[in-house]
Amino acid sequence: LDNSELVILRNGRIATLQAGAAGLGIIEGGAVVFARGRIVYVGPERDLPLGALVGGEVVDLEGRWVTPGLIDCHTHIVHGGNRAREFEMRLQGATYEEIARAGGGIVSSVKATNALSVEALVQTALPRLDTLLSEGITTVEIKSGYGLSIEGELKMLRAARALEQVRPVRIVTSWLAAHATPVEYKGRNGDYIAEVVIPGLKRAQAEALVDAVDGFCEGIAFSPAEIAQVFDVARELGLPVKLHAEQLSNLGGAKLAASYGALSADHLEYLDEEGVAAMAEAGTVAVLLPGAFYAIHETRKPPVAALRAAGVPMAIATDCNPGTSPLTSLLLTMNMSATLFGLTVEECIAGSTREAARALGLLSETGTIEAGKSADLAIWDVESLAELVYRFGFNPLHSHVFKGQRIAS
Ligand SMILES: O=C(O)CC[C@@H]1NC(=O)NC1=O
Ligand SMILES: [Fe+3]
Repeated sequence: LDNSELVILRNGRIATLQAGAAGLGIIEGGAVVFARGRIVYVGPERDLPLGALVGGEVVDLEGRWVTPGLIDCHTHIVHGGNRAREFEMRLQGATYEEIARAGGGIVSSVKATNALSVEALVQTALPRLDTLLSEGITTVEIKSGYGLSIEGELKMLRAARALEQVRPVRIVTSWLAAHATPVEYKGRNGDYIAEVVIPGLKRAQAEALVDAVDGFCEGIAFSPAEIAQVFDVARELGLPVKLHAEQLSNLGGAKLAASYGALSADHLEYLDEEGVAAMAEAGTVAVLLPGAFYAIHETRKPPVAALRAAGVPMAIATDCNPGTSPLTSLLLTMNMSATLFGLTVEECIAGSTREAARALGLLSETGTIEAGKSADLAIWDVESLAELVYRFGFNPLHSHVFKGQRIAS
């Protein structure tokens, strides 16, 4: 390593989010040193052998706060069209389920998505991705789920992979063909799973398009038994799983996910004690999605106190999708997680960094500020980190770093 490759960020207040450290693992008067995209040192500046770093580029943070780069671990940002019309229907009293059963909902986004090419899907996703990245996000998970055919689902994941080539971001993809049953398979979930979901997943794996397998376990979507068929194949392929579970009812989806050692179970408004215990036992992360809770006028809140007491890791995410959460701000998601779900400031910050990395199986790579990990950092113009959660509709990002690449705001 040549010193000229070193970047030394000094005079900062570093929230390392290191597991095991008290609170946010804060280092006052701290420094972060990185080279070739990897963190080589984080700690008190006074412990830095500055003499040994001569030749490196020194950057004075002027006392600013530094967190790990933010992570949005649950999005559907690749999709065509929008569902503003359904938004108006919900304002007039229609429920999400009524709209779905009447042929709207996910199925209506399918038509708009399948009408677009990979390149058009990339172009329509970019404004949403750029808005997320403007808040210091360095990793985004993107699901399929609006193609509902083998080619349509593969096309969505190709678009997701293409986004990583045109922006400074790590993209993780999830196969969500088990999101809804397309009209041509109405009433034939089993056939859809056998003829589209599973063969498509094998194609996605063969083309290195998929990192994890997801599903929508709900009365208007797929039963635990149907999800299990998909998860069995994910296990054969060596792919981790995650699940939209207990969003509108309790089918035992979280318990099923935990039985497969799922990375995460997401939504969880209707999660019960049995599901909490199963997740705690399996180490499955609870991903809380306040945007969907808010947008569909849900009233039942996820059992945060029970999750906290059981030691279930909690992440938060935008769930950015055209139907239930057209939300493109992880900072607003933090505020909603605190105000609507009762998370603490520390839980909101951990939930959009360390725990979000855990929900993606990426904790060895990012999500905390530690030597050896990717140099993914967010630098903030705030007096205290509580301001990241307290404000809403305000973005105090000063600049951020992705794999050692420094990006001005
Ligand atoms: O309505 C949509 O377009 C997706 C909704 C989204 N998907 C899911 O499984 N739950 C949700 O809230
Ligand atoms: Fe979702």
